[in-house]
Amino acid sequence: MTTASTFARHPLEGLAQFGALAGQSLRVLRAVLRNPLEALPPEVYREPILARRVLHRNIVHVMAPELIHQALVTEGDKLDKGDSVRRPLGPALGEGLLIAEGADWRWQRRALAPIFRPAQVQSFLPAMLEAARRSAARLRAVPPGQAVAIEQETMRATFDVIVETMLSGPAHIDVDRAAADITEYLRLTHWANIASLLRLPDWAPYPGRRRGRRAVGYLRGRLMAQVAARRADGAARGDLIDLLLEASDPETGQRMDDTQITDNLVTFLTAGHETTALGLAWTLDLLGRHPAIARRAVAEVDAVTGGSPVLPEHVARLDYVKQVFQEAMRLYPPVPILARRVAEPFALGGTMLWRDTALFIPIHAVHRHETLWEAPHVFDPDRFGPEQVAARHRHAFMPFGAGPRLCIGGGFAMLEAVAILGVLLREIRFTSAEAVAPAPRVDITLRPSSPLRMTVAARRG
Ligand code: HEM
Repeated sequence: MTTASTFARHPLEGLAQFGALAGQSLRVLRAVLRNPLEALPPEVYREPILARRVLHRNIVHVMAPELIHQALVTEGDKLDKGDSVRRPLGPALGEGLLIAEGADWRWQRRALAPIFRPAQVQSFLPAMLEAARRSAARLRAVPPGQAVAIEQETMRATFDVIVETMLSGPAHIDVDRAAADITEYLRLTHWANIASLLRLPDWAPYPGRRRGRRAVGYLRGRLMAQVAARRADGAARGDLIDLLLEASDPETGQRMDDTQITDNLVTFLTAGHETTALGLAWTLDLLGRHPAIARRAVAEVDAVTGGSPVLPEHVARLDYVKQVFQEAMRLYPPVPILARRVAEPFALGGTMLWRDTALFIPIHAVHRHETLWEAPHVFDPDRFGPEQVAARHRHAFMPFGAGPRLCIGGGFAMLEAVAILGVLLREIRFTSAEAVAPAPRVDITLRPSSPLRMTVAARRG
């Protein structure tokens, strides 16, 4: 692999170059507004690293797994999340785990780790299966022939799971309203991305800024009320709220106030349900389009359960179902682009990354990279057989990120997804109602540009 390009020289070196760069910058801005996936240059699907200058800003895309390792793991402490994460997500997630930096991030991560230990995650499995059964019951109630937007159903199911497991019980949140608000909020983040690319000052107004804040007001308000109620009743339940109430900064001994706790609850609710729901929706759509693979997955569920309902002990044996979900996340990674800012300069693959360079890992491109995958656009769950996985660089497939900021909920998400798929495939037959799969678009997460409509029929009760 060779380096595709190094940074262009200063744009004022020649008028022609300036014009070309201005044209390129405008194209990038328009694409970012329409769909950031379209703003990715085509070279990211075949080159190891790509360095460009857009709007007087150094921008680097890193695709080669060994360079990703160097950037996110070896030199990880020279990067921070920077403006391109804080600006779009800050108004919703405040100073929660996904956004916090440095010592503030470290103690929060340590404090929250216990709830994601394997044994703890395994204890959530019955609640995950129950939520899956409720989802199957809703789908069985759909009149024959009527198509459903499957991503709406998977959003309900995963929201149900996160509320049951992290908040230990109903939070009196109107799920449909919260999900619609989150969708609206994420849609408006394109303007924040532009503000970040243009390096507008924090106070500068831009379209959607106030509407975005309003969109998450309902969810934040409900969660704030939940925290206040828990402080007042004082009874411990061992859930995420308890962990957040008990957490204290080891250096200062300071505890989180209600706003910081709410920041984290919104973080876990949104990061924890939306991503898994989208992964599941794309999986069901792909299965609807690949009947032979769907039959093999259903046959595995039937063989493992022996025809009984899916029980907790069955889930770890659904190997092929797990491979199907992994392959769907390869083609449609729920978090398709990671963003970082270079805080301290370092060299990467022959390219010098100066302070303030915007660094992107386009996971979507890594997962469909010409040099990493054979027939990269083909849906083939056998790629995730044990031997194939062992033969690949671990960052060739990285839906949960890499390095210290690796998704804290990766194990939770995998267990939940396989449990939900196991139940749904056992109980429901899915058929795609659209001849062609809708194109994916990026609103922070990778969503279908139009609903993933499917018809559903009961397989068994
Ligand atoms: C298929 C489902 C999921 C996918 C694809 C996913 C993906 C990711 C990725 C790529 C990151 C790293 C972001 C970065 O480096 O900038 C991340 C971080 C995070 N995820 Fe997930 N995630 C999923 C499910 C979950 C679940 C179930 C939870 C919680 C219950 C969760 C909570 C978080 C949190 C809190 C962070 C920030 C971690 C930190 O910075 O220390 N995610 N996720």
